[in-house]
Amino acid sequence: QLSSTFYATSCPKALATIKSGVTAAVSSDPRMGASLLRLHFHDCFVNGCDASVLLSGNEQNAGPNAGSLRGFSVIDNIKTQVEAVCKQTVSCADILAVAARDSVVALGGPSWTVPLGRRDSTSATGNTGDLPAPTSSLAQLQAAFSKKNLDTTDMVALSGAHTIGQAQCQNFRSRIYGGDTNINSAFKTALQAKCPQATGGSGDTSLAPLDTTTPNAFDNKYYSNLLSQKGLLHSDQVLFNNGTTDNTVRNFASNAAAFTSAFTTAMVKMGNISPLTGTQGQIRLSCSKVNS
Ligand code: HEM
Ligand SMILES: [Ca+2]
Ligand SMILES: [Ca+2]
Repeated sequence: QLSSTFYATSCPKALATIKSGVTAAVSSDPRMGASLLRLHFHDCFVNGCDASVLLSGNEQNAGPNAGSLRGFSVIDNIKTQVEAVCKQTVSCADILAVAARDSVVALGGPSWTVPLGRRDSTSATGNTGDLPAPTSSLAQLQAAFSKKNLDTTDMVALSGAHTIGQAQCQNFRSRIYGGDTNINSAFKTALQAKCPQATGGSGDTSLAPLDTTTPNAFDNKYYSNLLSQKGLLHSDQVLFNNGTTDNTVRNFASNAAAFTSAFTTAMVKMGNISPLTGTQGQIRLSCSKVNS
């Protein structure tokens, strides 16, 4: 059972220390806000929110993560600052959950209270196969989230995280070269100019914003883009493709408060996926390695 006041007496400066680290990192690189939010998602979906994703090697080298996750050094630096105010008290899993919230706030999005008290895993044995793929169908997305006890509304709301950040060509190439017909043609042509059809070259890692309208602002434009068939990933556009989630997308596109409410609720649910609590796991001294 997590609690928002978990560090109130043991480390009253924890939250302010994390916030100042995130604010500094995002002001020098706005994309870092997106990268930190994604790290928390990739942590929680693999073995629960236990900071397994922060351990060097292991999960970090697996398919959906390799060459794609960013922000490890930002978390390591924040951990060093938190250790300086409270020795071995605040877990890396909690730092990541709070950093995800502070990232959203730093980019103009909503705030919410983060339940705390997660502990850190002592090994990274998680199955990165639980992470959804950019080629996923709507049914596959629903199944991947349902496996984590997140319903379809949670899934559509959490996908709204793609209102910020970037994706590599290799993750949207098939969508822009014939794979999909539900794509705006001018949008497709513009993407083809930066993402070559041929695989294996340096173009594989060319970046495009997940939200073509406001890539560095946490807002509901992600959903308006879907209404005009400008979702970047196949897995984005399946949320608005004459299916059961169309009405939720329309609602989030037209009603920012509805999106905010659903997103913050779903973030708390995601942050509750199988945490280690009590005497389970450990409080790591350094987020990138287990204690020796
Ligand atoms: C619905 C299923 C999802 C799929 C298939 C998916 C897939 C992806 C892919 C392929 C990328 C680009 C990675 C790259 O090219 O290096 C990406 C980026 C990103 N994802 Fe997702 N994602 C999903 C859900 C989520 C959720 C639930 C969150 C957070 C709550 C999230 C947050 C992000 C962010 C912020 C980025 C940009 C990261 C950056 O710029 O560093 N995604 N996602
Ligand atoms: Ca994990
Ligand atoms: Ca946006």
